[in-house]
Amino acid sequence: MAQLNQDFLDSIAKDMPSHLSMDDFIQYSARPLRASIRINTLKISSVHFIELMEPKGWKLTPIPWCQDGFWIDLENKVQLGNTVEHLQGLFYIQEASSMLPPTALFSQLNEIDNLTILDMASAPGSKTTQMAALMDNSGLLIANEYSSSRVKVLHANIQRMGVSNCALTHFDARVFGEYLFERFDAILLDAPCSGEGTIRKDPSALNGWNIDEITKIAETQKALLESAFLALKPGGTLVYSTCALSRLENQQVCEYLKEKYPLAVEFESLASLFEHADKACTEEGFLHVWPQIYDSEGFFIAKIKKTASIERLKLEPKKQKNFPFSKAPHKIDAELRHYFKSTFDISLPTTSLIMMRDKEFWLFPKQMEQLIGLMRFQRIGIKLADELKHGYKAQHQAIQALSKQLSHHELSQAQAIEYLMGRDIPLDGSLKPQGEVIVSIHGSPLGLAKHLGKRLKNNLPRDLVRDKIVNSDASSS
Ligand SMILES: C[S@@+](CC[C@H](N)C(=O)[O-])C[C@H]1O[C@@H](n2cnc3c(N)ncnc32)[C@H](O)[C@@H]1O
Repeated sequence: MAQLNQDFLDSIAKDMPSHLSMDDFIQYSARPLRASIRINTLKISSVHFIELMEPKGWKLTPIPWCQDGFWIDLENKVQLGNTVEHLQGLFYIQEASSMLPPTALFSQLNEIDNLTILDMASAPGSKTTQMAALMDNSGLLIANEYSSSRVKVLHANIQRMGVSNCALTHFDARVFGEYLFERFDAILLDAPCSGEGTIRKDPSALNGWNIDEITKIAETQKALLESAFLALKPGGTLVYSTCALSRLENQQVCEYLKEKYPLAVEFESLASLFEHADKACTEEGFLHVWPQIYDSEGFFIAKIKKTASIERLKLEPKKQKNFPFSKAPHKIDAELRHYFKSTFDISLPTTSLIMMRDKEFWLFPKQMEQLIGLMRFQRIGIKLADELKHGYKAQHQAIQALSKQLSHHELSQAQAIEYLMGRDIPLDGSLKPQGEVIVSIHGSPLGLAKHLGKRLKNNLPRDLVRDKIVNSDASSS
């Protein structure tokens, strides 16, 4: 058993509620975590996924606080991240307690269709993609990440999971309160933290733990929480979460906000978020999940309501000019809709905007219109197509996000593996060439191919080609 940092243990002993024991904490911290996944309902229902995977030896046990979250036991050690189903975005490997913050944020959000939501610290995107699924790709979800390398991973995950209602930004999230004052219906701040709760996954997480470092992190968390609160509309909901365990990074950060805005901050109790939530509930109504309570990672979740508008101290920054996109003219808009319908049986949503930049066409969430010029966006919505000399060429990500119907070229597991490895797929006999087609497995799209009669020519983007893919069928690996 890895030796836990003694300074950490001394400090945490002061914060642990009296009904929990340090011995249990130490014992659970040494146990490996139970593996868990979240099924991506943007691509498949949980019922259908379970029907597909249980015969392959995947044993799925529901996680009580997330409708589509499951602990998973495999009959043999398939590497989940390298399965076809993972690569096609049917599920996300996500620790069970990390599913709590979006559940808390969405628990009382009504009419989610037109919401504008901010995920302030979002890479690698487990909660962003969970929220996009809860929104069913409607409304607008702004996903911000400060670290450049992590923005790339975030983007890859958003694309893999078929998210189309998202715009990415790359800022220190302290700017949101100033740039987008009182603009959001709901905000998640899954804050950068000491990671004390992740010790079961990474025993080295606490090697460098010291109280000065934690105090510094807490100062950043306060600034980020205040920025989130400023960016929230009156009546809006904010969830603050960390995978840290100390009061310093959790309760005290929330108390700071309440002391600063006593007339506008209300803590909402999470005691009845799910059955037995009360076991982790603090007197303020926060969930302080110690690893031994639900046999999970440690987590902290606070739900905060903004009950009144607050004074804006900094003026709105000057509007930025030179936004490189413009609305596609009516004729092009109609042509693109016709192209997607007639070639792929995809109806482009009428609630989204078709935008153009040079010879590229993009689909933006409608709510973006209000935010253009207010800040810089890295990437908005999904790229639909490029213009060709005669017609259009659809993009892989558009197919991934928009294709719902089942009449694709359904591949076998072996063919899907070949496709994801960038290879062409031979076809039996000589069929009539059909041109651009969607290939799928389990009725959900994998990507585009060109049907040449004798083979399917692989059109998977090069950066998505993988050299290692495993068969999810436990009995045949
Ligand atoms: C706990 S992680 C987020 C995990 C993510 N929400 C998820 O569920 O996949 C915190 C993230 O905050 C980012 N971060 C650190 N400082 C930040 C800042 N000042 N503004 C915005 N993001 C920041 C880190 O790079 C890290 O990706």
